[in-house]
This record gives sequence, structure tokens and C-alpha cells, in this order.
Amino acid sequence: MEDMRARAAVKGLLLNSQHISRATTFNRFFAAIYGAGLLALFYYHITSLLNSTSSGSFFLSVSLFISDAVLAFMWVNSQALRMYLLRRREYPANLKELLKKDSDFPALDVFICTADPYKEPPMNAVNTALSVMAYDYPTSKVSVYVSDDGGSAMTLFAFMVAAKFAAKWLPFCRENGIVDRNPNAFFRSKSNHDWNSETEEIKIMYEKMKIEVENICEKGMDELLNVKEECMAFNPWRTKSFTPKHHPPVIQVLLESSKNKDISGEALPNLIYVSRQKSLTSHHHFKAGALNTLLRVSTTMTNAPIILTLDCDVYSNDPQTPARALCYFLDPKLGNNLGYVQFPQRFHGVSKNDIYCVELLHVYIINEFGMDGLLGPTYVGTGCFFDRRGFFGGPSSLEFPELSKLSPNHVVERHIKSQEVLDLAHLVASCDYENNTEWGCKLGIKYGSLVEDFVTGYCLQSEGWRSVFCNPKRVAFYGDVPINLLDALNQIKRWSIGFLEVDFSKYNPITYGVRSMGLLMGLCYAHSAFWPAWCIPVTVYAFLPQLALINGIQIFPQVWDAWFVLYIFLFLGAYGQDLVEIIHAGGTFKKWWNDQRMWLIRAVSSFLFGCIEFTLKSLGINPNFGCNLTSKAMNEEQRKRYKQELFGLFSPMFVPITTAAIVNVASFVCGLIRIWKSGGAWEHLFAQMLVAGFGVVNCWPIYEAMALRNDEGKLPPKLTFFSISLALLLSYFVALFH
Ligand SMILES: O=c1ccn([C@@H]2O[C@H](COP(=O)(O)OP(=O)(O)O[C@H]3O[C@H](CO)[C@@H](O)[C@H](O)[C@H]3O)[C@@H](O)[C@H]2O)c(=O)[nH]1
Ligand SMILES: [Mn+2]
Repeated sequence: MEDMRARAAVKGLLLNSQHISRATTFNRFFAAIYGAGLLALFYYHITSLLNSTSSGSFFLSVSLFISDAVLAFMWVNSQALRMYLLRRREYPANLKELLKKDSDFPALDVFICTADPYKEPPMNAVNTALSVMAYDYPTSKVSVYVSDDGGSAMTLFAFMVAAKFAAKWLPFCRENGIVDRNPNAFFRSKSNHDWNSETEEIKIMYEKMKIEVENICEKGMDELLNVKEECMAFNPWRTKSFTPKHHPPVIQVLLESSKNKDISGEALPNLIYVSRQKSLTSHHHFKAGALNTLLRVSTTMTNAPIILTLDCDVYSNDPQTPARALCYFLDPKLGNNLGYVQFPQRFHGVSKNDIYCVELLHVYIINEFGMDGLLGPTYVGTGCFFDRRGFFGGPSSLEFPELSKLSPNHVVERHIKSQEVLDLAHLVASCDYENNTEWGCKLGIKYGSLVEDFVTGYCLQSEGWRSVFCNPKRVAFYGDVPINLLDALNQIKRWSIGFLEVDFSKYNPITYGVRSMGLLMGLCYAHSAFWPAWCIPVTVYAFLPQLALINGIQIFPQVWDAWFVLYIFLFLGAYGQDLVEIIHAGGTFKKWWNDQRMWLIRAVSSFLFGCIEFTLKSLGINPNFGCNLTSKAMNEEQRKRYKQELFGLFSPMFVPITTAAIVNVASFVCGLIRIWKSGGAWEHLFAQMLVAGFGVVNCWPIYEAMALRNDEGKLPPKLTFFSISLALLLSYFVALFH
């Protein structure tokens, strides 16, 4: 790629441009005012700590002080994300001047991860693969590697069928200028009447393939082995000892570009199925391990300088996407130390107002703009193009892997089906291959955290790579969202555990991050890595003012006090800025409301339970926890509830939030009674009434699930009963204390 960059420099080609967004000025100004407000708040806190007269009031003041300190810490971190908002544009049309023939294009290896054929239907993975195989990119330069951590014959079968379908699908897209290159998305978006006979024909073919794959998935592997007895590819599964958790490496070249042609005679991309070896006795490092295996296997076969990583639930929505990435990789100035180009993670099938806030606009879009103005966005695990070199040490310090054939500048001379290549590929996909090597540490995707993506991007930037956020108008990738609340919360819980693993390692963003990347970048990473700490202030604010209110204890300044105005300013300021940002990123008022509600819910469920599980794990009490896959298969009932935007609650994870709901409504009623009894003296309890009222409004779906609904998603009476008992116990305890 270096020669291409040099050529671009000579020609003076404009491949991309950038500018600082106007919101930056406002953000800096607002940060100054808000910061002053925070200083004043801490002055207030310290004086009330010093003036506390009893141990009870001291406890209250300390709790509020700690909560606000955590909130202030988060605020400071989030400012780093708001100081340099960068917007970019790329000009793929100008690439034509540079890349005149197919051989000028850098090769592209695409990695697709899948791990469980029941939770991640193979048809989805197939559609993902088809959507990238059909890229507007020389097909002989594209190789698709599928990592199957489920070690499933069904997945292999699905891809075999897909390889045949690709021979028709690719020319069909090319000749008809189709933009939706995921067949499923294409047939979904097209209404029947503008179909011609060719479309009809290909649709029938697609449906046939789908039924074939789904049939096999339903009937299971035994059926498959009988039907396809002739098929050598399935031999590994015929041994009794083959299980998803214990099996030899399976690598199958399903399409070979130099041999397999589509029906119009054009070369097809390479398509390779890889299921790395698994054994019950060695740790496989989840997705990070899978990606490292693909990194090695792909080096032995194609060793493309550019790598795209995708999850099986994410498909490409724009065939121009690799060209857009090239606009950065081939940029003479930027390209040299560019580690990766991240596209935003967008989702299809989100409910109208995104009740579970699965779009995560802040994480996937708003914050990424802010980091792009510094060293670049985080890596979010999918929809990201890498310079392969980035996985082998910093821009100026190449780390050599243990085998010279695995290094990024190794030139592959044999064709991918040659015995020599296949032998090496099997070797590097075996489960103890990584023993005594630097994989997962100095080489490849980093191990040691459940958020391998976060850590990997973070380490790349620490080593001196920068990254770019590419957010074109037409959404580049669409992914699936969890559509039930428990899945959504479990996903965030898994991330929380991952973040805590980072915080308590040598990579803590405040120490290591700030040192290696500078203050602002360190704070940006801290902003995510300290997510779990949200559980402290939210839990305190969800219970403390309310329990105090029940007992008639005033804990906030009264209405006519200047300090009360400060509280209101800080609250409205933070919420207001959040609202503006979400609307600006394409959200709506209702989405913002759901977003803030989900933050509160996550804090007392995902974050709280994440902290608990992490502690247990660190103490060695719960060695069984791991990476729970986010389910992508769902039942009709669930889907219906999700469409109607009804909450579904049915796990211990919901105990804290249900208890909070009860405490809030009870304290609000108690507060009203107290005010009425005292002849209307409301000023000193007003702030607490506001907090409790806010809690009640936010908890509305919980009351609905508790009492007003009758469907499967309603709150189980056992859980309600348990939460009510817990709420009673809490208020009894506080009364004693008082
Ligand atoms: O042992 C494993 C576990 C998972 N996966 C794959 O990893 C991907 C992500 O898993 P998923 O359960 O969908 O996790 P999510 O929470 O939806 O994923 C988000 O969070 C992950 C961890 O931070 C990132 O890797 C993902 O890209 C990001 O979309 C999927 O393709 C899986 O097939 C494996 O290959 N092997
Ligand atoms: Mn996912």
C-alpha cells in the first residue's frame, strides 16, 4: 500500500477531508460554566460534612458526597469526548485515478465470527458473507474467512450451499446494480410488483437454499450426516468424540478464487470455513481467540494487508464501503500510521422509540466523533477495517511472530488448497499453538478481558496507531439488536465485567492510558471503562432520598436556598446537553427519554451485578462465568411484545429495580402525607419529592408489569412479593437507624 500512497501524493489526490464541528465551541464554553457549578457543589458538600452533628447525618452526607464525586468524575471524562468533535468526508470517486486495474487494489480479508448455530442462525451468517462477497471490489482480491466456534456441521453445510448460491447472486447484483447485497434485506425491501422474471428466479433459488439450511438446522446433525454421506467435508464430525467443545481443527476451502467462477465467468472470492481446535483443558479466549486464529490462518493463505472484522449478526449495507476505507488507508499523510477505520455500529429492527436503548447512540456515534478529533475512535468489534500490520506491534516497531510465514510481509506463493498451506493452517488453528507465544499479548487481538474489542483498539492507540471514524450517509453496516430486556441487560453486564477487568489490570486508562496516549485520550477510555461505577450514584439516588423522605429527614437544601438552584442547574444542564446530543445524532425526544431511563435501569442491574460477579470471580468464588452470547434467535411472543414497546421482566436481575420502584412510589405518597399533615410546609422536602417523583415516572413500566399487564412479560408475583419485602425491610432499617 505504501507505493499507492506515494502515487496518491504525487498526483495530489483528494481522498478525504475533515473539519471540526461547530458544537465544539459551545461544548467548551458550557464545560467551563458547568465545571464552576461542580466546584461550588463540592464546597457545599464539604461544609455540610464538617457541620454534620450526628453519625446519621454524617452517613447521609458522606453517601451523597461519594455519589456526586463519582458523577463528577464521569462528567470530567465525558468532557474529553466533547472538546474536539471531528467530521470527515471521503471521496471514493477519486480512487479511480489511483486504482486503474484490479491488480492495483490491495487485497481484503474479511473475518466473520459465529459461535452457536442455535443462538445465531446460520442463515444470518450466510447473508453476512454474501453481502461482503458481493462488494464493489475486485472479487479476486476478496477472501472471506468464517470462524465457527460452535464447531457445527450445520454451519459448514449452510456455507457450502451459500457458495453455490454466490455464483448466481454476485453476477445478479453486478448486472442489475443492486445496492442491498444481503439477499434477505434485498427481498425484504423490494415489493413484489417491480420484480422481473430474473428476480423471481433468484428469489426462488434463495428460498430453496433457506429451506434447505433451516431444515437441516431443525432436524439436526444426524440427519445431515446421513443425507450427505458422500460428503468428505463432514468426516471430522463422524467420530464419536467430536463435540463443540472438544474437536480437532476443521478448515475447508469452499471457494477458491483462482478456480471457481460465477455463472458469468468472473472469479468468485475465496471462501474459507475455519473451526479452530477446541479442547476441554485449554482456554480458548472467546471471540478474541477466534479472531487470532483467523489472523494466522489467513496469513498462511492470502495475507491481505487489509482486514475487515464482522460479527455474524452484522451485514454490509453498502457495496462502496471498502472503497471508503481505502480513502483513508491510501491517504499519503494519514495512511502511514493508520491502524483501523471504524464504521458506526447501526441496527435494524429497533423498536420505534428504542425502549431498551440498544442503539447506544452515545457509544457508537456521538463519543466516536469526539475521539476522532484526538487519536481516533474505539474499536467496537465489528464493521472495522484494519491494517494487518497493526496487529504486529507499533508503527515503528514491528513485532515478529514465532513463524516467519505468519508475519504481515510474508508473500504467499502457493495456492490456498495446496497441502503445504493446509497443513500450516491446521497447525496454527490448533488449541495449544499459542502456548509460549506472544499471541493475545503483543500480537493480534488482546486477551484478558470480555471486551476484547475495546482493549485491542486501546492498545493499538497506545502503541502509536491512530484510527478514523467513517460515518457515511448510507449506513455501512446493520446489526441485530437484543429484543428482550434481559438479553439487553446481560449484554451490558458482560461488558461491565470486561471493563472492570481492564480497570484492575495494568491497562487502567487513568494510569496506563493517560501516560501512553495523553490526558484527553486516557479520559475518553476511562469514560467507558468506568461505566460500572454508575451503579454507586444511581443506587444511592434511587433509595437514599426516598428512605429519608419516608422518615421525614431533609437531605437537600430547601427551595428558596441558592444551593437548591445549583442542584437544579446541574441536573437540567447535564440532562439538557444529553438531549441536544441525542437529537443531533438523529434521535428523538422519546428515544432520549428511553435512553436516560435505560441508564438508570442498567446502573442498578447490569452494572451492579457486573460488579458483584467481577468481585466473586476475583475472589475465585464463581469460576464458571464466561461469555454469554447475545441471543439473536427469538420467539414470536417476544417479538410482539418488543414491537408494542412493553417491558419484559423475569430474572433476579430485576430485583433492585423493582424494589426501587416500590420505595419511590411509597416515599412519594409518604411525602404528600407529611406535607398535608404539617399544614402545607413543602419547601424543605420539595427536592426529595422531585427525586422520588422522577423515580416514579421512570419506573412506570415496572408498575405496569407488576399490576396492569397480563401477558407473558408481566412481573412474576414471586418477584413482586420479594421486592416488597425487601423495600419494607429497608425502610424499617432506616427507621431504626434514625
Ligand atoms: O466464544 C465466542 C464468543 C463469541 N463469538 C462471536 O463474537 C461475536 C459477538 O458476540 P455477541 O454475543 O453478539 O456479543 P455482543 O454483545 O452482541 O457484541 C458486542 O460486544 C462484543 C464484546 O465487546 C464485541 O466483540 C462485538 O463486536 C459487539 O458487537 C459474535 O459474532 C459471536 O459469534 C465467538 O466467535 N466466540
Ligand atoms: Mn452482537
